Amino acid sequence: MNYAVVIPAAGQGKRMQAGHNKQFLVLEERPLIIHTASVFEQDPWCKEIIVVANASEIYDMEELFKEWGIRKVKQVVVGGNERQNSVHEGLKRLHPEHRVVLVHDGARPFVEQDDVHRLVEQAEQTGAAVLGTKMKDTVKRTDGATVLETIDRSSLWAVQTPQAFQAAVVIEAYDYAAAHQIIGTDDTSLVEYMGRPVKIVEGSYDNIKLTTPEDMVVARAILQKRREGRK
Ligand SMILES: Nc1ccn([C@@H]2O[C@H](COP(=O)(O)OP(=O)(O)OP(=O)(O)O)[C@@H](O)[C@H]2O)c(=O)n1
Ligand SMILES: C[C@](O)(CO)[C@H](O)COP(=O)(O)O
Repeated sequence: MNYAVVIPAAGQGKRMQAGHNKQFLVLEERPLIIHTASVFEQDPWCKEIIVVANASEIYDMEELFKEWGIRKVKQVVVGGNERQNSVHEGLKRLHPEHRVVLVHDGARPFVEQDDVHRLVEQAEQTGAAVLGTKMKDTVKRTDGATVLETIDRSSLWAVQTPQAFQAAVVIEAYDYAAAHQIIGTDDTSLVEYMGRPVKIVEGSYDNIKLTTPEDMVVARAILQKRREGRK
């Protein structure tokens, strides 16, 4: 079971308020992007890592990968204005030998190999799959001031990345979305738009996306928990 992974890391990190791309924020002496890329460097199923970066950060990213021994990064490509554009640029560089491809946010350093493998096996069988967790909070639709509707959360999941695909499925979906100006906030939504099935695979609540400053506090707690060998 082999796959390639596209890691979009070409954002600005505005919500993190760090004044620079959060991918370079240091967590326990390692930059965030290195934490994330290391997961795939250490996974024998992963055959290639394609990182998508801001044009001005390509050199710095490449230097980091050399410094930290991330040898599976074969290409660091220039991203676009939106996450979807960046992912598409990465997919365009995918070698046709890869039958399965994952898309994984550079901002999610805590995904675990067992979950990745369960996701890959599902995607290889059914075409598309995404990691997620069941909602813990009640979800309400509002107009920004007043609640309009409380949504039954029994069928709601918070989906994460990696999102995994048979390569042809996700490339078709991204090409179609680009041709028809369809914008999604994740990758499987574009596959859903094509009417194809997407399987949900239960992951971990630890697989957070580092987005706002509070997430760095949680991230340090997760690292400490892992250092102490606690699940
Ligand atoms: N044009 C973009 C926007 C986002 N991303 C990447 O997509 C992932 C998820 O995006 P998000 O967490 O929103 O990161 P940012 O866009 O950097 O954050 P913000 O919206 O706060 O600026 C991140 O790894 C980010 O680097 C990207 O490659 N290209
Ligand atoms: C792809 C994603 O991580 C799934 O939860 C999320 O949609 C990314 O959102 P962002 O605003 O681009 O970080």
